[in-house]
Amino acid sequence: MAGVLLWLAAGMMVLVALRSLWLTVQSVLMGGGGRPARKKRRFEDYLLDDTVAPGGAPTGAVSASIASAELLEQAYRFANDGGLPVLILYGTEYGFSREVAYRLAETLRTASSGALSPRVMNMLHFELIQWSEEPVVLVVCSTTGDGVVPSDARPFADQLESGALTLRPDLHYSVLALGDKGYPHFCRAGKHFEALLRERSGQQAARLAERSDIDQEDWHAIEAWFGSVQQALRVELLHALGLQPHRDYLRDSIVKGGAMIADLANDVSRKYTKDNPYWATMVVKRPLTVQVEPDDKETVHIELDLGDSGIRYVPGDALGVVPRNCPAEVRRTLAALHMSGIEQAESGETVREFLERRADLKNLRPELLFRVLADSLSDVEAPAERQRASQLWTEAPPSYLRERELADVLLEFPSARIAPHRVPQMVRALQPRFYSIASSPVVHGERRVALTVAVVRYRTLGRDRQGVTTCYLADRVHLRDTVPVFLSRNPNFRLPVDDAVPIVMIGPGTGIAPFRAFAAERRTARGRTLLFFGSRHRERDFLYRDELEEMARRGELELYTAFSRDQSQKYYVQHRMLERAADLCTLIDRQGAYVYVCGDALHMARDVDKALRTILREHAGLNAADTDAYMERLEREARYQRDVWVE
Ligand SMILES: Cc1cc2nc3c(=O)[nH]c(=O)nc-3n(C[C@H](O)[C@H](O)[C@H](O)COP(=O)(O)O)c2cc1C
Repeated sequence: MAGVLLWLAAGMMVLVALRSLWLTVQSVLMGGGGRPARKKRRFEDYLLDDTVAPGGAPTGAVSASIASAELLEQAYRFANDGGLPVLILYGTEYGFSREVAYRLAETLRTASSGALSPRVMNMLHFELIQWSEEPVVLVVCSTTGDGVVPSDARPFADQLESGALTLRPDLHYSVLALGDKGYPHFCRAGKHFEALLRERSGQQAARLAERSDIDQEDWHAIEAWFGSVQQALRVELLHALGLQPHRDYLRDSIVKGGAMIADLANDVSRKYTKDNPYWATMVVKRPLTVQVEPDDKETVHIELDLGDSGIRYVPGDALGVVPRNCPAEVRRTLAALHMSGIEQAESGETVREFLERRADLKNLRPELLFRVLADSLSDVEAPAERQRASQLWTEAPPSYLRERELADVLLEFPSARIAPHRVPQMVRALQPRFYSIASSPVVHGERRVALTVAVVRYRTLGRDRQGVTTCYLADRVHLRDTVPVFLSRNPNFRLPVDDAVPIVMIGPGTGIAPFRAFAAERRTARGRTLLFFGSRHRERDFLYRDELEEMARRGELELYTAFSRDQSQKYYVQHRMLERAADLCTLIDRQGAYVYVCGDALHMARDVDKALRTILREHAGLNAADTDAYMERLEREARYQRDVWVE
């Protein structure tokens, strides 16, 4: 008890210092996203898990595990009897938020010497929560799609938005928003949840620590937020909530989840994750484009055999591919590090293994990279290099890092001798890449999965560069080789159940991928199926031209194309849509058509959105405000669905 009190007192002092750093948090409210159907509960998500490696990063074993009675037992042990309950709610699309939530729980549990009882839960199961029993809620939530909450988090957001949930009036909360600055709506879901928690709790509610918006997997910033939460909790614990023993009602609810074991054991698609991928065999690889000029697009069609994995997908889902770095680039990096590769990195693997599998060699961490470099340079032997590293540490121009990979930076500091265990500190973690699935299990076979891959090649600083995953798939994986993959469900992107409902698909470039699958499934649909496709040149990069034209000839598809560079004036899909404005308006406004957009988020999706609004204004006689409300309603009714990404 004395230890706990000492810990509380120390925390109070730090909080005073921390408070002065708090900034005013802007409340950002999101527009409504599509409302997916409720997903089936997964047993693994009931686990208050304790499979986090002590003191280290979570192992990822949870998602990989099939639920068992043994794991269920472990779950109950996770919470400490009598500790102050802390509910860590995560909202995830690809699993990172869950990883962070587990690490947070572990940090709070070990650091609080039993005074806190952290429990981790997927937002999907929010109905199990008795809000009056939860004084502290920590939300860890990523943003997905074009700035929307993850699909599992949608039902919880719906309840909060509608005001149907009443939180404790004295709720203590904080939000960690995970995202990526490359997207236009950075961390929008986390911001939204923070605004909702504030609105739905009472006057006495308090934010424990300022929300932190995380750019990619920046563990440095994540752990700084953990620290702030930890410090704040100590004081709040003492003042607001006391140390009375709390009964953990959640354990009782979770015991009832035991019935789900059999259910989950059958859901093998969930068994494969980025940490435990399935090795699918490449069975088809063929070009979809012809390169006439050097900057012409290069796109390949790939088919993978899912073998006996049991993975079952539906059109609209995506496939995660876990890439490997290019061996030549790994060799170049090792040479620049003056290492052979057999040295031990911090992560318990050799430096070569780390560089091949886990390092994003293009995505450096400036805040640590230049610090490591400065520490590895002597003031006496290399004063100029050391000074330059220190200077970049304080202020690295964004263009400096955009143009350089790790080896390029290292080569500018030839005198640096970096300790092997510090290599992982310089780069961000290599992430899987997600590809919309371009096949239909019904038409192309349920073990086959097709991808449409735009191969990325470019030049910076006089060197040819390669996109990590696209060149891995296009150049280094050959027929009959295996590729590590996992399924990423996308319930926000689904065909209407009733095939009499017309659909309008807008998918230029590789945005065509899910629509190849949709069109295949709709061959015999009763409703109209329209596809707007665009690319630069009809003769060079009209993806899947033969099969699309054939479907159009057979009357299975209405195909509208726009080739931007085949004439002097730029001409895109949105122009083609405006030409068919009256028809599109009738389809959407009178016949209940579903509209789908897939592809580039920054330009295309924005311009298509504008075109849709113009069409509705001009042909349905709506004013600007009515048009906004109309579009929001379309989204809410899942009649306007987008699967977009930043290229
Ligand atoms: C398809 C896709 C769309 C995304 N959209 C956004 C976005 O709109 N805003 C944002 O800040 N981050 C966006 N991200 C980045 C994710 O939020 C980020 O990678 C996060 O760490 C993922 O966490 P999770 O694995 O828990 O879902 C997107 C990522 C993907 C793959």
